[in-house]
Amino acid sequence: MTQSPRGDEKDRHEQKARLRSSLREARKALDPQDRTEESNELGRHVVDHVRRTITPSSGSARSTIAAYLSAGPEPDTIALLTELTTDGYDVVVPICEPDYQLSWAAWAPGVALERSPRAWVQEPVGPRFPFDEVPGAALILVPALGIDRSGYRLGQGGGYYDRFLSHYRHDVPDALPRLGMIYRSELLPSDRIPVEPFDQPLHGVFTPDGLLTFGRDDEPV
Ligand SMILES: Nc1nc2c(c(=O)[nH]1)N(C=O)[C@@H](CNc1ccc(C(=O)N[C@@H](CCC(=O)O)C(=O)O)cc1)CN2
Ligand SMILES: Nc1ncnc2c1ncn2[C@@H]1O[C@H](COP(=O)(O)OP(=O)(O)OP(=O)(O)O)[C@@H](O)[C@H]1O
Repeated sequence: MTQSPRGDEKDRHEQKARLRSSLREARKALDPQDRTEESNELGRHVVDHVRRTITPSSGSARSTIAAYLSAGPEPDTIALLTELTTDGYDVVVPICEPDYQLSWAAWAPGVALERSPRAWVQEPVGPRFPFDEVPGAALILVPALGIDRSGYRLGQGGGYYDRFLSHYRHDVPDALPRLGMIYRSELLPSDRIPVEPFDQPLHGVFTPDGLLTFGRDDEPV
C-alpha cells in the first residue's frame, strides 16, 4: 500500500529524531583522547584547505570564514579558528536569534563571549549582522552530528542552518562552499539520512581523513 505524503513526512521526521539521538550518544561515548586526536587532524585539513583556496584579508578579496564555536563533544573548532585568524583570515560565528534565525558576529581569540539564551553555545557579545552584511564571506563551515555520502547532514534539530542556507544557492558554479565537519565515524553511507524538502545539501565534508566532496556538476570546491 502506498503511504500518503504526510505519512512519509512524519516517518522521515521520526527517523531523523532516532538517528539524531543515536549520533548524539555515540559522539558522547567517543574516547576523549580520540576526540582530541580526531579534532587535531580535522583542524589540520581545514586550515590546509583554507590556505590553499582562500587568500587572507587584503583589500577586496573574499577572506571571511563563516564558522562556529564548538561546544561540548563537538569536534574542536577553536584551535583551527585561532590559527586562521593568525594567518589574517576574518572569522564570523553564528548567533541564535528568535524563530531559529541566525545572525553573525566577528570572532577572534579573546573576544568576550556569553552563553546563548537559546542554545548551549557561546556567542560573542559584540555587534551582530545579517549574513548579507558580512563582508567577503568565502566559506561556510557547518556543524553536524552526521553527514551521509549523498551530501545531506543531520544537525541539532533546530533547523537553524537549513533556514540560513536556504537563502543561498548551492547549485551554481560560484556558490559559496558549505562544508561540514565531523568525526570519522559520523560519515554515513549514501542515502542514510532521511531527506525532507527543506534539507540543504553540502558541497563537502571534512573528517580526520581529509575533505570529501560530493562531486556534483555544480561543485564549487
Ligand atoms: N557549536 C555549534 N553552534 C551552533 C550550532 C551547532 O550545532 N553547534 N547550531 C546548529 O544549528 C546552532 C545552534 N543549534 C541548536 C539547535 C538546537 C539546540 C537544542 O537545544 N536542541 C534541543 C532540542 C530542541 C528541539 O528538538 O526542538 C536539545 O538538544 O535538547 C541547540 C543548538 C547555531 N550554533
Ligand atoms: N527553510 C525552512 N523554513 C522553515 N522551516 C524550516 C526550514 N528548514 C527547516 N525548517 C524547520 O526546522 C526543523 C528542524 O529541521 P532539521 O530536523 O532538518 O534540523 P537540523 O538540520 O538537524 O538542525 P540545525 O540546522 O539547527 O543543525 C524542521 O522540522 C523544519 O520544520
